[in-house]
Amino acid sequence: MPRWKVFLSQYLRWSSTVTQALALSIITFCVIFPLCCHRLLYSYYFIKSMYLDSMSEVVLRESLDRGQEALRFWQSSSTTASSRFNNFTQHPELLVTVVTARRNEARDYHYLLQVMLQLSNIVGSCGEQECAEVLVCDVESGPQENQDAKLLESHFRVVRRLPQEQQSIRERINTFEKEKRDYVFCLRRGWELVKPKNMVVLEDDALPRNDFFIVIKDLLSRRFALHTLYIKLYHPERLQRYWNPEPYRILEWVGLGLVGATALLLSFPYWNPCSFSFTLSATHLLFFTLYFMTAAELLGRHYLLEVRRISPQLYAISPATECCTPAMLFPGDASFRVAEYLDSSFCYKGHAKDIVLYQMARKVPGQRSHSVEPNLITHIGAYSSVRANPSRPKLL
Ligand SMILES: CC(=O)N[C@H]1[C@@H](OP(=O)(O)OP(=O)(O)OC[C@H]2O[C@@H](n3ccc(=O)[nH]c3=O)[C@H](O)[C@@H]2O)O[C@H](CO)[C@H](O)[C@@H]1O
Repeated sequence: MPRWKVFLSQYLRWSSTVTQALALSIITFCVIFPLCCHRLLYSYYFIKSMYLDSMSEVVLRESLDRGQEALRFWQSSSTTASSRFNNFTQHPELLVTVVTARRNEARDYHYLLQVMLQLSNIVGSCGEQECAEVLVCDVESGPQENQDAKLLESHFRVVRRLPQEQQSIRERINTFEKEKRDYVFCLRRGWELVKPKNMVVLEDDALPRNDFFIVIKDLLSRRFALHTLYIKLYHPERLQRYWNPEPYRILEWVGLGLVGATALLLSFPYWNPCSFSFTLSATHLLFFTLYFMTAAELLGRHYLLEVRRISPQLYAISPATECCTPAMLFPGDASFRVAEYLDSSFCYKGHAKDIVLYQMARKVPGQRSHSVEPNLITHIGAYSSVRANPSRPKLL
């Protein structure tokens, strides 16, 4: 065959493949995905201007209803019915310490009562024995009482600082240092009270999911937990994207693309829809790898992570991410050591306890820190108790 014919036929074949790849990409990413994903909060296709306000209002209303329901429950439940949480055993397998402060702006939402109601509902999910002992650590005292913690006193063990101690802290330090000191106080009190084999510390706006204890039990049975300073049980959904600077996520992303592309090409080695002729080749593998990677990112990694909820064994462990400490698991005596480390640092705006903890775990030799995905709690605290809040907080 003359050379120009060979060139032309190759060019036509190549250009038709390019055109088809382009058509497939346009149909997927410009037609199908926008239609299917425009209401998904953590997708790139989410139309903020249309849905964010109404969705935020719905979530606030639901939280308010749950808070009122929890208030009614704790007000009406008899003391004896739930006093089982008051009798502590020494050296329990797990102690859950809930750190709580007064929340003036979100008073009606009763975050703490919501969290304690959920904990009391799921603490029996481990079989014959209860999954954990539960302790409330109220960091307020004196005239400015935390009414929700007061209401729980007859149901749970509640620990507090001495009023004079609280007053002197409030006068001398910034909010973030106070928040850290309160956390250290709660870590230490929990440890001193029962010397638990493992400890979970929840902030009072961290609502555990139904499989919370089952997954924690599974995590603690894995070898890595023995050498871990802390395991983060929550990371904000908006920061779960692949396009965030976490090296392991890039690996996961490329891996997902490669697996998707290989599976597709192996399933249809001579796939021929619409005169599309695919043979297993490096170009096709590359194209479909990028195609699946783009699809995963645009859809939202958060939604892919949700599939892992099928079984506790499928929850992924990765190196700890920086932000936030609403739910932390401290295996063994790590809670005691973390209290020591935190105590030796100073917090301020932009350098709160979560950042300190993250940096600390990287500096101390032999200490590792991990995150579990997907999240084991829902963060219900739309109003912060340490930062300024807008009048109606938004989901994003
Ligand atoms: C979801 C999320 O991103 N939460 C993080 C964000 O909290 P937020 O800004 O959401 O603050 P928040 O109101 O959830 O308070 C965090 C915790 O501190 C407690 N508290 C508050 C005031 C006080 O004087 N003493 C005290 O102990 C409070 O009870 C709660 O357990 O930033 C904090 C650091 O600043 C932590 O990293 C939180 O994990």
